[in-house]
Amino acid sequence: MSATGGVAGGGAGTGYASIFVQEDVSTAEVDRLEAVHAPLADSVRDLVAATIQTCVDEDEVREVRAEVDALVARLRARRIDGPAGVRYNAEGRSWSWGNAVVGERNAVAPPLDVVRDPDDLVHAETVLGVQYEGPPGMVHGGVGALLLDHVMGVAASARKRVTFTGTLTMRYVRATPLGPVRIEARVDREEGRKVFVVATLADPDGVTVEAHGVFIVPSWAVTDA
Ligand SMILES: CCCCCCCCCC(=O)SCCNC(=O)CCNC(=O)[C@H](O)C(C)(C)COP(=O)(O)OP(=O)(O)OC[C@H]1O[C@@H](n2cnc3c(N)ncnc32)[C@H](O)[C@@H]1OP(=O)(O)O
Repeated sequence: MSATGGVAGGGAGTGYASIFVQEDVSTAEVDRLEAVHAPLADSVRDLVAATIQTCVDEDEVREVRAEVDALVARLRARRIDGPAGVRYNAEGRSWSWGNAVVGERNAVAPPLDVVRDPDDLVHAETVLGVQYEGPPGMVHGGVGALLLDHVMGVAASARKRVTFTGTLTMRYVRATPLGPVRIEARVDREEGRKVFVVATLADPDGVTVEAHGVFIVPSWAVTDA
């Protein structure tokens, strides 16, 4: 989802009305805050991986847990109530710090840096670590779908329109090893409010997942009707 489509909120009954929020804050300030918070998310990512892989003794585990709990309490001393949502400013900068795929403040997100090429191919590269395991040593199928969904959504949301995933189809050609992956997506065709997107997830040896998706411009976001 994007708040960059000139749609300040979903219509009544969409459940999105309070998610797209305009903030009176400069892009420079958003960038500055992001530079402070993103490294924290990086460190928490390391913590997640370390939690999976650690072989320290049990007492050490208990002590570390107490320290982590204390850090959580410090961070919660002042916080927003609920999800981070999608925010945007008057300069057209949007940010979704809690997003599960690209959220700069979300340690669950890899995070993905999604790039739109001049020819409208959208791509992203990342390295999937031990926290994304499904089959032994392999990327969880749902994680692959998660990353594909987002990159396909960006492809569908060209020209700043809002689209939502309608239907996604995945063909898992072969297992994806943990490690570097590349996602590519492009719009195949459009029919009315339906945007058909094709995409791939690949490891360094080639494509591991092929995806087809139907992304819909929701009726409430149609502004030129
Ligand atoms: C730049 C930043 C980009 C960020 C990218 C973010 C990527 C992440 C994307 C997501 O995760 S979005 C979250 C997951 N998706 C949802 O929560 C969507 C939930 N469903 C809805 O909100 C609505 O059902 C939906 C917007 C998909 C459709 O509602 P509408 O009322 O606008 O559709 P309508 O019923 O009028 O149908 C319009 C056309 O779409 C078709 N359609 C509707 N739902 C569909 C569906 N689910 N799958 C395929 N086609 C669908 C429908 O048949 C029809 O086709 P025709 O024009 O040919 O008659």
